[in-house]
Amino acid sequence: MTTSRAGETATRVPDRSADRTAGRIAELAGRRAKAVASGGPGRRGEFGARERIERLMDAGSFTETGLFVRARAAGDGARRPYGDGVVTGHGTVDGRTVCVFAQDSTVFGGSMGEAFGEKAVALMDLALRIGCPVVGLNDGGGARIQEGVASLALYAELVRRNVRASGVIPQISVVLGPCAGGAAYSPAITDFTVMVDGASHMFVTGPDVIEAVTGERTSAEDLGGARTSNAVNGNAHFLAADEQDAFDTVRELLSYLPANNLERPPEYAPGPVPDGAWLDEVVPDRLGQAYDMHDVLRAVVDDGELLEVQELFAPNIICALARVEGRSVGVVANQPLHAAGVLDIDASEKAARFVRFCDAFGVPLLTFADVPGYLSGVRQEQAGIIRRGAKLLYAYAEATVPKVTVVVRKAYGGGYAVMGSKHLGADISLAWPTARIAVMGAEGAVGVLHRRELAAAADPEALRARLVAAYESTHGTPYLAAERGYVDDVIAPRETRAHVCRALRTLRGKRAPMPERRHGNIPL
Ligand SMILES: CC(=O)SCCNC(=O)CCNC(=O)[C@H](O)C(C)(C)COP(=O)(O)OP(=O)(O)OC[C@H]1O[C@@H](n2cnc3c(N)ncnc32)[C@H](O)[C@@H]1OP(=O)(O)O
Repeated sequence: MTTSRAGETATRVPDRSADRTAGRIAELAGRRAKAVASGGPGRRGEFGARERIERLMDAGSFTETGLFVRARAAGDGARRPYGDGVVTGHGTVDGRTVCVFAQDSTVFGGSMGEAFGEKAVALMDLALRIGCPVVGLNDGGGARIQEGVASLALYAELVRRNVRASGVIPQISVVLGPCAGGAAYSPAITDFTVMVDGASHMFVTGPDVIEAVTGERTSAEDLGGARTSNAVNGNAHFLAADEQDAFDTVRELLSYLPANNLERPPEYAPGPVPDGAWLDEVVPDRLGQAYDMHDVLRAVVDDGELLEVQELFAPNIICALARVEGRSVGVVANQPLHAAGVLDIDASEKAARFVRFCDAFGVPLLTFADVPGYLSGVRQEQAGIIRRGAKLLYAYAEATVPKVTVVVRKAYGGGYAVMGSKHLGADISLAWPTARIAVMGAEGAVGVLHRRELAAAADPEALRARLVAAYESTHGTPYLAAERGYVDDVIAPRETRAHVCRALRTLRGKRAPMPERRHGNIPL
């Protein structure tokens, strides 16, 4: 039954022939159903590409782009499924716009053909134009072999977009299956990579190729599984228990981040502030005794919540996103529980990248120092601790976001300078009375300064004990640094949150223009 413009009612059977309106609308429905069907459940029983997106985004918010894109005809009988193996589009996460692509492992193994690549590139361009984060769900065989150089070209185009977007919009990669060869380099350039325990693999060449080339035998899991990538080589930043956990991690991560480098992260109302009185008892009386820096951090940030980045890699330094008075901060802290919180190559590189991320996206830096210095040793020197450790110095010195530092205990040698010191541009530096800001610890200093006296002493141990005590009372305190204004205040540990809140509030309007240049030359 239809109503004509004139108002008379008539019964009409729609003419569904292909060249009539009703026929064309019916054809659309058929084509759409066929296109959507190409993204069914995953091959290994995991979620399909579209279901993954639905689970990541706010319910019902996803709008697909390029649903009808197909490979250009490549001769009779060529397989040209709609979508070409990747689902792209935009939607919202917690009400904020996010662009997303999901490789569909049921189509050519999720490998990237020309049309696939063009869709991914177009999505990146869209995200850059509107200034929103991009999340890539990776599960594919890399370059599509039968499409040859066209596929390789699109990989390079995609990486070029990743680089253009770096520091402009947050880029997050989720690896849900294989991610090999050239395909692994796009996630490597993005800001964060999430992998699923037991399901994800990242490597340049797989176990079979390695065995053929070098004779080494290994498994995909040992080579580039989620645990290897999180704990051993640091390629990944988050280890998820399963796919849903990976999506939840991405949603949580996004809650700390701005949509782009010109916006501020969203703000949240914090819960009630706990009494931090017990912080006065955190630092043990014995200098060599460890404590868990997490306890300190949880007493300072809102609701005691930390989203730790690269938690399993270089645990001697903690990098975490958190909030103070509802606003995002990037926390960097030495962890005395692991290797006494020493700065080695891995810790320096981990923290340097995190500091640069925070700086790029306007997230203030909150540093907690308890560091015996850079790690000494032949292996570290030969592996390049000078060049690679310098990255952290560079990152802190380069960062123009508000920088607040709390020296908790040791701040020795280069460790003092690098861990957010005023000399590298900290805006506000605080120290606990337990801080020891010196060139080195008492034992080492006494050994160097009093070698001859100790050798000649009738009771060298008694003399050593006296000299160590004398050194501790002068150099093993925060007060020499405070006298010079290198720390702004020495505070009771229980008052740390109050001081940090005030400092970050004060620094909210900070401006620190850098000299014009094409870009700096960080040691790589
Ligand atoms: C720049 C670069 O990216 S270089 C890297 C090039 N890519 C590679 O070397 C990876 C090649 N592929 C593989 O090693 C494996 O297919 C894996 C590890 C990705 C997946 O292994 P499995 O889960 O066992 O899946 P399987 O090997 O059966 O592949 C599934 C389907 O995807 C296809 N496929 C997988 N990778 C590709 C590819 N790169 N190009 C075209 N088709 C591919 C397979 O031919 C197979 O198709 P079929 O179902 O029609 O037979």
